Amino acid sequence: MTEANASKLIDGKSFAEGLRARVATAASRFKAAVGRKAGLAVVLVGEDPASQVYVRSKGKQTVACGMSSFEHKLPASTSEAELLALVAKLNADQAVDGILVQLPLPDHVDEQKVIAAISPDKDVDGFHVTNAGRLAVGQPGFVPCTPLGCLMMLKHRLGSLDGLDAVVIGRSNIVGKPMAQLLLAESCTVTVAHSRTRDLPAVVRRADIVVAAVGRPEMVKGEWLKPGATVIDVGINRVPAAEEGKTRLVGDVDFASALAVAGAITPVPGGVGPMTIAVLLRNTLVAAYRNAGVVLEKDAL
Ligand SMILES: Nc1nc(=O)c2c([nH]1)NC[C@@H]1CN(c3ccc(C(=O)N[C@@H](CCC(=O)O)C(=O)O)cc3)C=[N+]21
Repeated sequence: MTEANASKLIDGKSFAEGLRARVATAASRFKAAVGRKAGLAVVLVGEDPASQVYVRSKGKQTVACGMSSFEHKLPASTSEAELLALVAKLNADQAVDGILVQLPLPDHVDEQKVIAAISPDKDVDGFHVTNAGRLAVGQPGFVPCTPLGCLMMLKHRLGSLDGLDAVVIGRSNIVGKPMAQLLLAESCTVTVAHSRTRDLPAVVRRADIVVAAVGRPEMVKGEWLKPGATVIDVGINRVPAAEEGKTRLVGDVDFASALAVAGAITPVPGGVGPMTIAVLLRNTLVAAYRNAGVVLEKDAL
């Protein structure tokens, strides 16, 4: 990669390391002030290999930051009632500040019902309707980790986002919608594009900021971009590699063509993914301080 192109990279991995270091400092202050560690409970139902990898990585990083990790691994046959009972137990557990139920859940479990059962004040994923509502009206709450991580990287790179044109591609509850809310709160002019959008290349071409969260490998092409645009690639798609039987990870953005035109871009892997987990730890610590009624110093995280 040329030096000019290397300077365009937004290094999510090292940004995440920095955030985790700040979380670790604040976690040790929390323990000194409250007399216990902040704690995150992660619930995994079933044996999806990718989910197992993420859950293991979350647990390791939680402990590395000086917080307690409570992992609950349940068989795919777990009933909705059993899962709701576990969530109720975690809601009541004083050692648990944050609860994450890994998605997707098996088909026989109603995800919305399980999310609704999590106490909004322990909902460190920010998926509960109460937290979605708080974000929409600008009240403090929990913001989903992936879009919050994207916003942190954008602000770090660009400073003020005031008045910039932002296009979010994808309208999921987990990424697209909260991302749009966050950018709006930063006074961007926000467009949310999706599978029914007419002439997506023309919509993307207007944007100073492009957030791609559609789950379609390498869909966004460099030729679509306004020169100098900042590109955040949320996609994590496993596709066949050149070598027979192997796979590789690609984003929703065609990285090579986008790098040539963009002003800045997140790579996959090493971009948004690592930030998602670091923000989860950050949200857990914020939950711990709030739930313990202790004030977290401003700008600590
Ligand atoms: N309740 C819930 N909350 C979640 O936050 C949640 C979830 N369910 N279900 C699954 C997705 C996925 N997810 C990722 C986190 C980190 C990486 C990550 O660190 N990716 C690395 C690469 C990892 C690899 O090599 O496979 C990277 O992009 O560099 C990816 C994906 C969180 N999720």
